Amino acid sequence: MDKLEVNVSFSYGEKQILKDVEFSARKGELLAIVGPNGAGKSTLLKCLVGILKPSGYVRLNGLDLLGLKPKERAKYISYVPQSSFPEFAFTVEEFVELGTYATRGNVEEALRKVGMWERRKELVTKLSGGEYQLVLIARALAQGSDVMLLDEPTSHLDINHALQIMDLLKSIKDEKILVAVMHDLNLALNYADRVIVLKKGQIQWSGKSSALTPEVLEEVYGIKAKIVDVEGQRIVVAWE
Ligand SMILES: Nc1ncnc2c1ncn2[C@@H]1O[C@H](COP(=O)(O)OP(=O)(O)OP(=O)(O)O)[C@@H](O)[C@H]1O
Repeated sequence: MDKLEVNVSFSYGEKQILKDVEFSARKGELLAIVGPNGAGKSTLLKCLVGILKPSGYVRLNGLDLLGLKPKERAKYISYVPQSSFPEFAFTVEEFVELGTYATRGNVEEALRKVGMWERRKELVTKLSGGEYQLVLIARALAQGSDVMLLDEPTSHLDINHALQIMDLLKSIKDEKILVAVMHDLNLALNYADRVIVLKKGQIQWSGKSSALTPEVLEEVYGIKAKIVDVEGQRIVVAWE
C-alpha cells in the first residue's frame, strides 16, 4: 500500500490543537513536518498512529486506519516517539522484539540497519540517548509496516549519526511512507522531498523542499532568514 491520506482535527478539551490538517503522503518520498514549538507536530503524529483520537480520517489506500483495533493498526503503521529514557531493563534485542509483529529475522535486519546489532545483548537502560534513539528506530523498522512516523528522529544524535539516520530513511523511502517531524531545517531541506510547515495547528505552507523560501521561514518562525547554496546543499542561515 503506497498512499496515506489524512484530514484531522483535534482538541484537548476546549483547546483546539489541530484544525483541518489535510495532506497526503506516498512511498518514494520523505515528508517532513516542521514548525515552531507547540505548533502541534507531535500531536499530529499521535493522531495518525491512533494514540489520540482525532476527528476526520487517516486512510491507507482507502483503508480507514482510525477504525482499526490498535493491534491491527500496528500492521500498517509504526511510530518512533520522541526519545525518552527507557523504563525497563530489556536487552536491545528484546526491546526490538517487543515491537508488534517483529520476527526474529526482521529484528536482526533492523538492528543491523541502525548499526546496533553488535550491541544487541546490552541493556537499553545503559545506552546513551542517541544509541537508544537508534534502537527505537530499529523497533519501528522491525514492525515491517507500510507507514512509518518519526518524531524528531535525530534530536539526540550527533551529526554523524544524524546523517546516518537520514541516509537510512532515504534508503527505505521507496518501501515505506515516511513522515518525520523535524526541527533541523537543514536536514529537512536536504533530505525531505516535501515539507509541511505547521503553525498553530494549521498547515501554513506545503510543497517541495526545494521550493521552501526564506520568506516562509521568516513568517512562521518570526526570524530573519536566508537560504544559501553550499556545493548543492541548501543551508538556512537565521538570526533574530
Ligand atoms: N496532554 C496535553 N493536554 C493539553 N494540552 C496539550 C497536551 N499535550 C500537548 N498539549 C498542547 O498542544 C500543543 C501542541 O503540542 P505539540 O507537542 O503537538 O507541539 P509540537 O509542535 O510537537 O511542539 P515541540 O516542537 O515543542 O515538540 C501545545 O500548545 C501543548 O501545550
